[in-house]
Amino acid sequence: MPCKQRKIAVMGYRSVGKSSLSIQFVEGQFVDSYDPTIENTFTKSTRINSQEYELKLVDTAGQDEYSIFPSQYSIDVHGYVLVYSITSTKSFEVVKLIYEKLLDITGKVHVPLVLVGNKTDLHMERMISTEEGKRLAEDWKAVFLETSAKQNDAVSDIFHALLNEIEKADGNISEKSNCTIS
Ligand SMILES: Nc1nc2c(ncn2[C@@H]2O[C@H](COP(=O)(O)OP(=O)(O)OP(=O)(O)O)[C@@H](O)[C@H]2O)c(=O)[nH]1
Repeated sequence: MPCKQRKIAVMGYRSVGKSSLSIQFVEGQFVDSYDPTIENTFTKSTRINSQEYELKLVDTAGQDEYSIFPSQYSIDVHGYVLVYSITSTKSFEVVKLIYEKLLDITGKVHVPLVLVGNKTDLHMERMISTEEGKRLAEDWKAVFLETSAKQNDAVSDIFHALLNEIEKADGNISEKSNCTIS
């Protein structure tokens, strides 16, 4: 099967771990220092079942409640990773606003996306429960995952689940099929 090229944007409030998740997935390492991103693009090949993908990951600058959704992320992006930190109520509020702006700008009612609650290793500082995250994702009919970029927990699942959502949106997988993620 020919390789499919897919572009994914990773979005969320500042410092939630967008770069850390991208770097962990692409390079398999965690960097503890904090360096705010303007924009970074990573490329990674990955295979799901027998399909080869070339992923272009766009690690975007942190958004806040006042940000205007950057219009360049509304075109030729196949799917979105919307990230909040489980330690930050603010980041959970901001992710909801980003979602609304995303639907607004794309004019779609459903876009392939994965909602990610990152930093699960900081359980003592948890502000957003797993239930709250799950409920929000259900409202959006999106996939929900909690991750730790630091401990490399469920990081690759994000991108594999999103590729699956993109296939579904393209009509290549029926809603009920249980596509195994490897
Ligand atoms: N404990 C813990 N710290 C994390 C995790 N992910 C990221 N961090 C830390 O959180 C800080 C911000 O991480 P970044 O990956 O730069 O966050 P970002 O969302 O890309 O930030 P902006 O570029 O400002 O939007 C850094 O100090 C990271 O080391 C995680 O899973 N656990």
